[in-house]
Amino acid sequence: MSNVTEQDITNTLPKTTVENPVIDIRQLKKSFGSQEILKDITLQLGSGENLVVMGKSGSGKSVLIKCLVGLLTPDSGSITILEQDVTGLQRKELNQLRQKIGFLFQSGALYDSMTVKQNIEFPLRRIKKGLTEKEITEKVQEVLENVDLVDALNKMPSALSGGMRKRISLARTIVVDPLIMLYDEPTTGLDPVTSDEISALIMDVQKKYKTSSIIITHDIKCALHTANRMIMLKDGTVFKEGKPEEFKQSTDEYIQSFSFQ
Ligand SMILES: Nc1ncnc2c1ncn2[C@@H]1O[C@H](COP(=O)(O)OP(=O)(O)OP(=O)(O)O)[C@@H](O)[C@H]1O
Repeated sequence: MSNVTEQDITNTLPKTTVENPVIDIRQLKKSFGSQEILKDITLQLGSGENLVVMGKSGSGKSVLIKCLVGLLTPDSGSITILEQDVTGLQRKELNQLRQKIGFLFQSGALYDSMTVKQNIEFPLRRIKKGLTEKEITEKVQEVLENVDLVDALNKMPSALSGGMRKRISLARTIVVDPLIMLYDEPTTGLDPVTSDEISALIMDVQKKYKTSSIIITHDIKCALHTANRMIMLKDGTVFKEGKPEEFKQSTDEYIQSFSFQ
């Protein structure tokens, strides 16, 4: 057989079936004007799984995440998160669902006028109402220990390095015990050593907090370190889905262009 691409192969195989997925996306479509960004996306996130989503710049990774959390409305298809149909939710229900989802954005987005302690307490006081001051202090201490930055408690974000800010952002996200984590380019802009530390932390969070995560990344090292399963988007569809090993061993020209080896 000549000219067989990974897509030809993938299309003839059943996609991984995930039992009781925490996220279930079916035949998702999203266009902007005449530009079809997501043409037909079907994917599931299993409980406790780290799913890495890759794809070239502009392949629609951020659009996918925005559809997931209701920031964009898909043209068609369905998105079910924790057994709730996202597209059918009212604003209040959507906000309640969002509280179970932690985001780690590329920018980190800490409040610059607040100390690390205040930054971490902020979502805790807003979402986990009814905690005592002692419980809040303990919870802040616990997450800072988990990201190995207890000493930063009273520092201002401006006094922290990029890697430290990322760790504090992660602490602030996990402090409210999210069931699902969405990581958007978690290692972008960090040096290789710090990137490795963040990848290790993503693994720690998976283990300690039993989170199910979608990790969007261009960073092959981070992808191979953190993924239980990977998905490659291309032309608005899932081009390839499989274990990290399958991506490493792929002979497909497009997959190889990402330098997995
Ligand atoms: N609100 C919008 N209105 C119009 N076009 C949009 C909108 N949001 C995204 N797009 C377009 O959709 C395409 C995919 O964008 P998206 O940000 O999802 O790519 P990406 O895969 O996340 O890229 P990167 O890796 O560079 O972050 C781009 O062509 C972008 O211009």
